[in-house]
Amino acid sequence: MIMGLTGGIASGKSTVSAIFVDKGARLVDADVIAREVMLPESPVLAAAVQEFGEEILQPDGTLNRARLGAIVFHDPDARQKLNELTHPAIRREIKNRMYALEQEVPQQLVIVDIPLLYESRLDNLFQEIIVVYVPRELQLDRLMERNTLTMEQAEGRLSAQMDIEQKRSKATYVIDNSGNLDNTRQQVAALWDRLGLS
Ligand SMILES: CC(C)(COP(=O)(O)OP(=O)(O)OC[C@H]1O[C@@H](n2cnc3c(N)ncnc32)[C@H](O)[C@@H]1O)[C@@H](O)C(=O)NCCC(=O)NCCS
Ligand SMILES: Nc1ncnc2c1ncn2[C@@H]1O[C@H](COP(=O)(O)OP(=O)(O)OP(=O)(O)O)[C@@H](O)[C@H]1O
Repeated sequence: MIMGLTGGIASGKSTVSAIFVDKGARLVDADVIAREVMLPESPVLAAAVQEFGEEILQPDGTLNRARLGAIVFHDPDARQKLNELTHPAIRREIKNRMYALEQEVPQQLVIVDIPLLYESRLDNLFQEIIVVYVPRELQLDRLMERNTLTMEQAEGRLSAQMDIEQKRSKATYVIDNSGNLDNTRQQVAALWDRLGLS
């Protein structure tokens, strides 16, 4: 069984994915894959340097994520360019890993955590999609705190994504992560039971 999992930036996707993994699910994490396709020596990083310049590299040749983030989260054209360079490789790797995991243990749940699942039109890969939801104000608060961003920087990142209310309305299942972690764990446990996984 494969399920897509998404939400807004800092809505709690990694937190909820980790709870699923604790319960015995397998995980494919698009953010991890996105980092792997931009490792030194990768063709994707070389193409990004050609587009955005050497300034996006650290002295040791690894990607300066803060520098590239500062460029693309403020400039929709730059972001689109980065998406064009990175997304085909990310998409390919997501599909490879999720189908490989499904074959390994067919009865085990595979959670595929993709922040831009709807924006990149990957929803058609999944029959069922979980959206991790928090109201926009809480999303901004948690993002500012986790990444030490100003309100303006945090809003810039939110505006790079589909509104979280719209994602919620498209979901098969919603996990509301606006309460404490225990409350979120209970919702995951209830969904686990509902899916007949206990
Ligand atoms: C711009 C980069 C270097 C910033 O790195 P940074 O370490 O600051 O953030 P990180 O990668 O941990 O992403 C944090 C969150 O930002 C959001 N985000 C990332 N990239 C994008 C994007 N292109 N558009 C909208 N939101 C994005 C996602 O919600 C993600 O979970 C990095 O996010 C990146 O390479 N993005 C392009 C690849 C991509 O689209 N990744 C998103 C998941 S597939
Ligand atoms: N129920 C909760 N109560 C309080 N804080 C929480 C809760 N869930 C998550 N957080 C905190 O909110 C922040 C965002 O959570 P998390 O990193 O899981 O979100 P994410 O959706 O995976 O983020 P991203 O889109 O950047 O990958 C983190 O600092 C996390 O510790």
